[in-house]
Amino acid sequence: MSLVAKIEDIESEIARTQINKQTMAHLCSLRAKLAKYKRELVADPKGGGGGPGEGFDVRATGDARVGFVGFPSVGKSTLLTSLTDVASEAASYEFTTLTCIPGIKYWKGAKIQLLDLPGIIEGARDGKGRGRQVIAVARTCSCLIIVLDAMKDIAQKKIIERELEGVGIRLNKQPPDIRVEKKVSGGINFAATCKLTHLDEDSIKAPRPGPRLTTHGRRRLASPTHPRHAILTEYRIMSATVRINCDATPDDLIDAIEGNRVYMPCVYALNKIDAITMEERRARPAGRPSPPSSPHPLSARPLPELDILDQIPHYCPISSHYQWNLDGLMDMVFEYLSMTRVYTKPKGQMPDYEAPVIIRGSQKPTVEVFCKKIHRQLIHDFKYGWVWGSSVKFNPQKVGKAHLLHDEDVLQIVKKI
Ligand SMILES: Nc1nc2c(ncn2[C@@H]2O[C@H](COP(=O)(O)OP(=O)(O)OP(=O)(O)O)[C@@H](O)[C@H]2O)c(=O)[nH]1
Ligand SMILES: [K+]
Ligand SMILES: [Mg+2]
Repeated sequence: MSLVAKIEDIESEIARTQINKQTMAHLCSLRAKLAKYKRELVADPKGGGGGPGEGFDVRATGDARVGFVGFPSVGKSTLLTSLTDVASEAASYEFTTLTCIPGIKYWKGAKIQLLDLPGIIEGARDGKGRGRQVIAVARTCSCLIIVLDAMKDIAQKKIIERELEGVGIRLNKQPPDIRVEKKVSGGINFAATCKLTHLDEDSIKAPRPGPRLTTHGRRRLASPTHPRHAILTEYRIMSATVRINCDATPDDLIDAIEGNRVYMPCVYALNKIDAITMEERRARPAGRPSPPSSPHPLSARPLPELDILDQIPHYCPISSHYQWNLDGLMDMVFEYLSMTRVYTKPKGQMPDYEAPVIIRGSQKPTVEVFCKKIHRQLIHDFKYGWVWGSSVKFNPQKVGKAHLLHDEDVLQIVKKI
């Protein structure tokens, strides 16, 4: 049986199985199996897993890397051409773009690498189209723009998300606060610091059949109400310290065990918004069935289920063709990238406002992090710093290496002599 078939089998079994206390452990073990098969599928060298491959090994430059992912002909290449001075071929037929096309966008002092990619379709992760290569590049990005066609069914969003999820990409999600430390012996030492509503202990580790003997002196079999199915058992983890510090789902625990997940922010660019006019929005009677999707991109048709578009979180309506709201899109990407810009000020000179040092991460960076970003030696030479900006009460204020910097602070480093 092929991996794809096995995955389909398990997926359909999960879909068939009712969720209740009795089936929870079994469902968890199915989920763990599913994750293992998916990992094997991605790693399969015959499928072209591994590296990105020819035409896709674009060198990363700049402060952040943003990839365009979406169905064919949603307007990814038009978007790249509109945002940068790179002309990426756009046409009305599908799979116009066949490789990874990089462009550079300077935004609010940051140098952002934008990557136009071929369209992906359902089954991309199993090697359909150039899906594997696209996904391999997507994994290397700091943020994704999922481009959606406003004229098409919103189901496209779910399909793209499933393809990315299936290869361990987690969108707009924080890594679950779970620690799994494997050990050679000692059994499972499990503790949760908060109430778990999606997992119970039996779903995490199968109860030990134990060396308990029946009255006849024979070893008792594992009780049928406690099948030896649980996530850790499925991974053959017999000894480990497991600490769960969040209300984790079975998939969160599996993610923590698999450990190769990438967590990245994602903006949904709802493109071709020009093709929907306000008149049509108003004219469309409620509950009217969706018209078939338009074959011609510039022809205006009412959008199926337009009302749900406003409910999509993280979305940004644009027209890459007419360059509508592209600034709004870049602002959103910039915000999602969580960048802190620090302007450096050499002694006796004006700060360099043209080229801030960019530090990425949702936590505010310390002066120490800043120093390490500049040069390995700098932190050893560091005496103190002067800071101007919102992170200090007085301008300037003398700070130590533990001081937390804010976006757009000015920093002058004073070195030991
Ligand atoms: N109405 C409208 N049409 C657009 C817009 N952006 C792109 N198009 C059209 O949509 C078609 C596909 O655009 P592309 O930029 O080639 O789309 P793509 O996503 O790069 O397509 P592939 O590379 O094939 O995956 C072209 O005919 C574009 O002119 C837009 O904002 N509005
Ligand atoms: K196209
Ligand atoms: Mg294209």
